[in-house]
Amino acid sequence: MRLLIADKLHPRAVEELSALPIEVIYEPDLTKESLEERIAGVGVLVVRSTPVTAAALEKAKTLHLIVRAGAEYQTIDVRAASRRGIYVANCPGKNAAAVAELVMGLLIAVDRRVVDAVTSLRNGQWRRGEYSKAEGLLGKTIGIAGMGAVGREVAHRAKAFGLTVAGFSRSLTPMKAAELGVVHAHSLEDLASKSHILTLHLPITERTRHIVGKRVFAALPPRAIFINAARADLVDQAAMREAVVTRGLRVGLDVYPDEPRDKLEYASDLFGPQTPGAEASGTWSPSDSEGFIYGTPHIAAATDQSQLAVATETVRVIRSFLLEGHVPNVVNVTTTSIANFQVVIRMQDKIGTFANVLSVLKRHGINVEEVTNSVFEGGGASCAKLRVVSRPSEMCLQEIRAFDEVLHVDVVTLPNLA
Ligand SMILES: NC(=O)C1=CN([C@@H]2O[C@H](COP(=O)(O)OP(=O)(O)OC[C@H]3O[C@@H](n4cnc5c(N)ncnc54)[C@H](O)[C@@H]3O)[C@@H](O)[C@H]2O)C=CC1
Ligand SMILES: O=C(O)C(=O)COP(=O)(O)O
Repeated sequence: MRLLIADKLHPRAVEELSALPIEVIYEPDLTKESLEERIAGVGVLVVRSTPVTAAALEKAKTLHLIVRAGAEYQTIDVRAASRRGIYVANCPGKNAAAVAELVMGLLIAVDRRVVDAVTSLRNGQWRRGEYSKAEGLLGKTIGIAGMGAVGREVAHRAKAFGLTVAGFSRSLTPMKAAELGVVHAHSLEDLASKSHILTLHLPITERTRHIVGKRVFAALPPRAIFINAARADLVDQAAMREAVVTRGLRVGLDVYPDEPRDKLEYASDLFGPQTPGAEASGTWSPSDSEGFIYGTPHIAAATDQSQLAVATETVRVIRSFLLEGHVPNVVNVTTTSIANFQVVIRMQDKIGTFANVLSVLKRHGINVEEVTNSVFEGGGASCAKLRVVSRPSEMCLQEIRAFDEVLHVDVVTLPNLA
């Protein structure tokens, strides 16, 4: 089987994967388009940001597994993969600490205008008076939208800074919030109204796209700090820029709607003055009463520690798939079975017995949802458990029992767990 790594992966993981019984091809510079050309004949695919499209999956006749070496998997057409029976897995939480570290870095950088202070020193200036004007963080409230892996790491660090933490998340109940030691918010606007700092750690979904707009920015106090190291499309970009001008919003970003891929240039007016008509010169820096935007080029997850943690998890997923037939962190296998009954069949472990049983079930219109089969020591007998939607009739069971190799047949009703 062939394993294609279509993005940069920590060298230690590439080495460990090469020790597995699989041919490893490392092509870190593949793009959406070139992946389509290289995917034929591949059994396992590892990607980070390289998109995996339905068109590529059309050509992936031998593909069994896609591993996204990162937190989420929006860059993969999971539906198309599911239609072809291809497993998709990710590496949840493994880069959370790195993202939280950058969030804290952006927070302090914004509050103290660190970037402008350094730029000013680089220009040979000593503007101690100007850069002494900062608000400070102690005792303020940070609102965390999305209390998943990253949100919790941010909460942990924010508490060490003497901040009060408020949280809004899909499954965050008041009781859960109390357990985590955070103030519960029932909506994003409620969160903003409770916070001096708002940081986003939500995934991008149909429900979260542009979830942060005018109303959320209006609910924040003037001169609030807003951090987005999650996804740009969570935010109405025009509303954010307007809040910078009208409410003195101070912003720290790691993600952008138009992130360049395969290019080293990024021409953007985001980081200059936001006031319409203001002159953007190379020496412009925001005053202590003005809103502004700082940014990093999507590097939140990119520490060596985090890349190693993600790569190690990637190896674990692939090793488990190859050696145990089990896919950890799989995201596209149904967890709720529609099966209501289990047919338990003990039989002699002989060629064709199982096929005979299945042909009887087929004749009686019984769809098998799941199958497990255990072979007993010595290899003489096996026990198959077939999960089915409808109860097989007595006649169907009698036909199965009639095979000489079938030792015993039973039907049990599955517990209703709902
Ligand atoms: N800048 C970067 O390099 C990185 C960015 N990210 C981004 O950060 C996001 C968060 O990452 P993790 O914490 O690892 O993900 P996660 O899945 O652990 O946490 C996401 C949280 O958002 C909540 N949520 C989902 N939909 C919601 C909705 N409609 N309303 C309210 N809450 C909702 C979930 O319940 C969960 O608690 C990722 O989806 C990814 O987009 C993650 C890693 C690196
Ligand atoms: O894990 C994520 O979701 C990220 O945004 C990090 O992306 P990367 O693995 O650095 O291309």
